[in-house]
Amino acid sequence: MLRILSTFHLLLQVGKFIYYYRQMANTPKEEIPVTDTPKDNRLKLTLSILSILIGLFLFISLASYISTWREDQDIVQRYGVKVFSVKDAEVENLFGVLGAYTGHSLIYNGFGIAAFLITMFFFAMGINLFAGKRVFRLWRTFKYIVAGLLVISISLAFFTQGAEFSWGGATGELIKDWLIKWIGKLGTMILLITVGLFYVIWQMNPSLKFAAGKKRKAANGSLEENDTATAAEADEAKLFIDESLETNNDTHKKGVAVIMPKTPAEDDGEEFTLIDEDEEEELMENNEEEEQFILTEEPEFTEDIVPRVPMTPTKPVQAEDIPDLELTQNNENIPSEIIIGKEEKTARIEVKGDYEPTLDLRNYKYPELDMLELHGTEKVIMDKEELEENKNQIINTLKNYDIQIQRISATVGPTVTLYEIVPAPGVRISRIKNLEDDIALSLAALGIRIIAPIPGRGTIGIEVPNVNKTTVSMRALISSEKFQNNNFSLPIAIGKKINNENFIVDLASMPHLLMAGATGQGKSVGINALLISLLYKKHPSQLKFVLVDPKKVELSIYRLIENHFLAKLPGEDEAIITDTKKVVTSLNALCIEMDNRYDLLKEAACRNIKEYNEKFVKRRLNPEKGHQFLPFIVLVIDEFADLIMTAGKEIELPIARLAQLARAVGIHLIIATQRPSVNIITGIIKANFPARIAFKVSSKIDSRTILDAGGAEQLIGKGDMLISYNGAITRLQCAFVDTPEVDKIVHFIGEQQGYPEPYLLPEYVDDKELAGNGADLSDRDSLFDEAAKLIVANQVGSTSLIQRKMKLGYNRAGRIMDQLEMAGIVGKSQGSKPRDVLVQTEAHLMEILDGL
Ligand SMILES: Nc1ncnc2c1ncn2[C@@H]1O[C@H](COP(=O)(O)OP(=O)(O)OP(=O)(O)O)[C@@H](O)[C@H]1O
Repeated sequence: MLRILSTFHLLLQVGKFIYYYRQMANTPKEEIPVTDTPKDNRLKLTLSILSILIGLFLFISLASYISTWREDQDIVQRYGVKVFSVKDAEVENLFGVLGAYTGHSLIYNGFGIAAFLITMFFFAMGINLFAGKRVFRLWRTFKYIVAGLLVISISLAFFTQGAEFSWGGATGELIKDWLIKWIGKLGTMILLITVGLFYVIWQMNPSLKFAAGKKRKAANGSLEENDTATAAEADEAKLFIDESLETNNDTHKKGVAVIMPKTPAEDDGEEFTLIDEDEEEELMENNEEEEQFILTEEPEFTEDIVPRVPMTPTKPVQAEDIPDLELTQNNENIPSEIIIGKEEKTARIEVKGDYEPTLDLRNYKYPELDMLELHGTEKVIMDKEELEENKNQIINTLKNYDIQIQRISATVGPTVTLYEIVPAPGVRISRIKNLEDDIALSLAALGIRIIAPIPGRGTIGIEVPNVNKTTVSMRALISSEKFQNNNFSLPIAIGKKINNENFIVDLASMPHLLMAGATGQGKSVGINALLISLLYKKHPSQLKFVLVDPKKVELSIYRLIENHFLAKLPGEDEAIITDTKKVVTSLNALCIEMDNRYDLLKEAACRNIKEYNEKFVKRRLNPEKGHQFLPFIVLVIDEFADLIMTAGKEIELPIARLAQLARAVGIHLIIATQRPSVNIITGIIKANFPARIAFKVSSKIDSRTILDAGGAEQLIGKGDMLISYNGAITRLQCAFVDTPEVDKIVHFIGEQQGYPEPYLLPEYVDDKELAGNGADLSDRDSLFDEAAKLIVANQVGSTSLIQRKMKLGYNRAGRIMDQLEMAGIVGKSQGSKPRDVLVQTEAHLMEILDGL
């Protein structure tokens, strides 16, 4: 027993030491004057070396004791502590009497072989001190060592009964004897095996705990590359936080009231109590900000929770007062205070910060990069022989025509190589230009284009197609820095230039795009590339497409996202428009939408959609007055020629109107055609589409029609294109996105929660249809009653109110207003001022309506 007591005394001292060490570490650090710093480091270094030396000493003493115990045990046992002063006490231990005494105390009197665990503690402490940070967790190490000492010593004592050497030490043997006495040999064996199994299970299945820890780390925003959490876990965790923060970020900044009682489920805190003391300690030390996540047992990562913010209680609200938050296209039902938490009747969060349009579909996930594929190698293949051959051909051909050159250089692009030549002084540029066909002949290659001169470079360019062409994958463009980190309103990744630079522009500043190209040259792929770029960057609340597809098959794939990204006419089943008559109606509806948006902008005193939306987001525009967040609208027409042939002016006029005016209100047009002839791309259309793309066309005339320059007839197809933008014509290789990729992306979006229906365009009724219907009360408009209620409720007799609120065209709204006047609900027209409303109450109105 004495043997054991002395060992425990030693352990107690070690425990005490750790306690004081921890106390010291946790006390707030005093500012150390700069001049004192070296002294401080010296102390740490000395202590660390000391600790490691103690560890080494213990290890060697114990190891030595294992082989010398027969000789030394007797001596140490005979003299006890006095062994240090006895003259003829000769021992074999490598560390002499001290080593023998230590080995004997820790192994024989202590824990047997398990005593080696004690050395680990000193090594851990030494390493921590040396590194100046916590490489090992001391408290945890200490706990493991104590547990290990007991379990291992008892087990060894049990399983090595009768051995000469004391494998389990005095402690192991004593406890083993007690156990055998209390629960018998079999019971002891089962107990020890169970403890061993328990340890193995505990070590093998710590995943829950780790996951929680990692989530916390990742969620804290420090998604460093070397973080042990996998990207997926980090994403998941970030999402959790994003979801919880999105409603509260602004609140946080502004210190607005947040009341969040715990739900019963939260009280369980199952997932979140898994963090153990050590992790907590580590988190606290590593990152002060994390305190807000770990100092609480509330579930930090559930969707509803909020980070701790200064709290001021809001006025208590009855459960019935909390309205259901419906998903709607227009944000009119969202008051300036958003109320969340209809299910948990007592819980509510009030957000008085900025309006956030994306909250309509708060769980919407953008498509992932993995949904796109890399088509072949992204590296441009440069064939030196080919380059050399072409260079010599060009020089020789020019020589044949007596044209000398000073210098020639080459830039290898994905599909073509640009040879730039600097002619000798005195050579006329037009001579080279005229030799285009001859050079093409001598190079025996299709698709030679001569740019004489290259604007701004003072050289002449000869583009020669590569023998081995590289496909430009959409994935490469989407993952590029420029695409990911731009602040364009409508970023579109079109393709790569000859110098392999990515061509990524803002559709909003183009502001419309005309595309032409003979069949099979890459137009459909081009349209998909544009649509996919926008889908990768925009939230459904920020963008709507009006898709016109007379061929019926090209854009039908996008019908899956109609409740997310498409707009349609009221009362229509299909959002994608394939019928010419409906195209006319849709274009006119878009014109009405444009006019309505202009009215809104005028009222808000904003010059464009950006300013307007900024104002709306800042809650400076009242939704009660018809204001709403305006998504961008992109009209895509896949085959324009077909429409013009069948509907002519009826199509051309609204298109021209939209092209002229719609830019400021966020409506942009992408129009594609196979036949770029002058009767299709008329002067009026061309004048309003400054940005134009030409894929390979069949004649120079077509090229001129679309680009005002030749060259598109020389292209080589498969996405090789010329874009005329900002006054310059650039040759690009269009990004390639295959149908299965588009399919994957639209499925991914389509499977997510969307709006209840597509975005509704205003109703358009053809004037001709209205012509027969005068302001006759016996033939009232079907929306007459609704309009009357609207006017009476608002007490404003304005046609534009009917237009906006009921999404009607000007003509129809005007006609309803005339009928309201005849019914005595509003007064006479007063020019630009609203009419007087003659009915004050709804009850009065109902009487009038009943009498009609
Ligand atoms: N950017 C590109 N990179 C590589 N190959 C392309 C590219 N664009 C198109 N192609 C190839 O050309 C083929 C035809 O393209 P696409 O279907 O886009 O032509 P199109 O002009 O729309 O034809 P149509 O007018 O008949 O629909 C594609 O199937 C593809 O193999």
